[in-house]
Amino acid sequence: MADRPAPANTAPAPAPEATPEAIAEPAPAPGPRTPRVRLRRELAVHPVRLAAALALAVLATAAALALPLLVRRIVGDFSGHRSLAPGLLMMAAAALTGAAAQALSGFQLARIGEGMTFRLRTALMAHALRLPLPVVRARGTGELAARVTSDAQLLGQVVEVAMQLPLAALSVLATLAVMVWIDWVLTAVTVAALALLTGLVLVITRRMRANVTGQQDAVGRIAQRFTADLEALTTIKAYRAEPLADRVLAEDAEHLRAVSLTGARLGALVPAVLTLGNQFAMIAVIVTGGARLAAGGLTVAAFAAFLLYLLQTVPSVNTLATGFGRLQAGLAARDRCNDLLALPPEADPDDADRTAPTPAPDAPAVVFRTVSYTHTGTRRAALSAASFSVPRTGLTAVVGPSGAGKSTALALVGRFLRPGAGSVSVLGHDIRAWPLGALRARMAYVDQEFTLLEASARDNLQLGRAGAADERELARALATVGLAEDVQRLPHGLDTVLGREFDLSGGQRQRMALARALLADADIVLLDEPTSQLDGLNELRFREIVDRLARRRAVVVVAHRLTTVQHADHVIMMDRGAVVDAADHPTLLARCAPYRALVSSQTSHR
Ligand SMILES: Nc1ncnc2c1ncn2[C@@H]1O[C@H](COP(=O)(O)OP(=O)(O)OP(=O)(O)O)[C@@H](O)[C@H]1O
Repeated sequence: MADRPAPANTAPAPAPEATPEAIAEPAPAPGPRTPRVRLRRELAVHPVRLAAALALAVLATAAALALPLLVRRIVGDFSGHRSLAPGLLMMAAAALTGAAAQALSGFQLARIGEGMTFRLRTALMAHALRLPLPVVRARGTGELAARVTSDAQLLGQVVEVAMQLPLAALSVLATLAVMVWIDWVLTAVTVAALALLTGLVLVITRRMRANVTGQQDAVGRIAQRFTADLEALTTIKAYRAEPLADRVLAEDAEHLRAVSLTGARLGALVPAVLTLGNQFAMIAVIVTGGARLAAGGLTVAAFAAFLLYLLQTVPSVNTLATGFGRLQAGLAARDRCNDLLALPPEADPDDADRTAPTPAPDAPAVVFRTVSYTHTGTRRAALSAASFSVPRTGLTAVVGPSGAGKSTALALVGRFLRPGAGSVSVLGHDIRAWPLGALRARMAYVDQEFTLLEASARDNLQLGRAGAADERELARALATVGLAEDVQRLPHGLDTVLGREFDLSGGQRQRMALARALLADADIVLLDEPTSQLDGLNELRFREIVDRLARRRAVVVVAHRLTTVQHADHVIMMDRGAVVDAADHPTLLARCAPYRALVSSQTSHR
């Protein structure tokens, strides 16, 4: 280690100034929020498509309206012994035009809806990826996935409905206007029947909205639980816990079934009420019309045309009623999507406008000043007024018993968590002064799970790099961590997509993460328990890599193994959220009893 510069600061950090106390995690700063979903704005995104859809729908309605009038004309021609051909031809033309216009309009609306679902989904996913980690954990990955999939789908359908409703209303009104022209008394009877029907449907569909929210919440809960079970599948299998998992999942599914049944009950009422209302209107019109026909106040042709118009209102009235139900479902989904979009992202609101500070040349890599942090939902502080500093270069080991707060401290450096009290500085600047992206560009992070993205080995290696690495750089990094042959053996070498059928072993993943850190060329390398799955040979290799990294950078290792601690330049001893002492290994051995106890507990296990 002769070639490594002496650590800039190996003195113990200042003693805690504040009384350690549990400080709740602060609410994340209100960030630049993703705009909420607004249906009107969404509908206006493609004005030409929307206008085309509207024009086609109006054409379809007009063609449908013309049909009964043409029937009336044909009946007239028939009784007047005139040729039926012109009337029949016009009727065929109107029917075909109406059908074509209706199909095209429907497709345009579906296209607008799909566009909206796409925009919404991408916005939801992008927003979820930028949420603070504690928020994502608290919400649950499955729950968030349900919003992106199921809720976005429901909401996409709303566009179609939101357009169909005014069109159907327009069609009903236009038909009623023609009906008034034919016979106002029969129209009044029809309107009375329809008003009764509308009132009933409104009451039902209102209740449906709350029910849909309940159903979507239940879907989210199942998705969350099932995802968590799949992630823990090895444990479930190892402990034969399938029946337990089955039971809990079945309880969630039962809850969803119960909520859905309430929805089905409400949903089943709608067509029943519609049929009843239509039959009621028909009977009322036939009875009144029959009486007026007998009294000579109405002609047969006019009565036939009126009945046809009445029949024609049925699909539009049905569209209004069922569409209103679907609209309520969509609005419930919109509320759930907006609830997600309203969560503040982890970046500060002015992040994009800020320039990254220039690292202070002589400042330590990291300084904690009386930092406290309490994980959401817990009462005990994971860190209590912790103060320490990490020299600009060299290997710093953070040690301490399990639960001492080591990983929490590392997460605070990467600003995955925000301090509840105190301050964290990186390269001479408070982390709040750094734009988040610039701060993280200064760091490479290897976490406990050695997470690989579901992407090619090449992409995984290059994460965090400003530019692409060339083949030689990649090969060198892989050779350094002893992975060259393993990657060569993959079916497509560096271009093999990792994560599913072509996964790496735990140790290989760890080394892959180290190769990534080598290629990232960051100022600060954060390693959380990086040797837990390495064999003797690879642990030796790991030490060499860390030595090499530490020549020009600060390498912070949360270490359990004595081997890592012994050759570190700087050791920070933590216990129960506090920094007990910080110095090099021999100094700590000589003066820090808890450190001595930790070391001897490890040596006695060897
Ligand atoms: N996501 C979390 N939610 C709630 N509490 C947490 C969370 N992560 C850690 N904690 C708690 O915070 C305290 C510190 O945990 P931390 O993981 O920082 O300790 P550690 O020193 O890294 O432990 P280990 O060596 O066992 O990994 C512990 O009491 C732990 O239970």
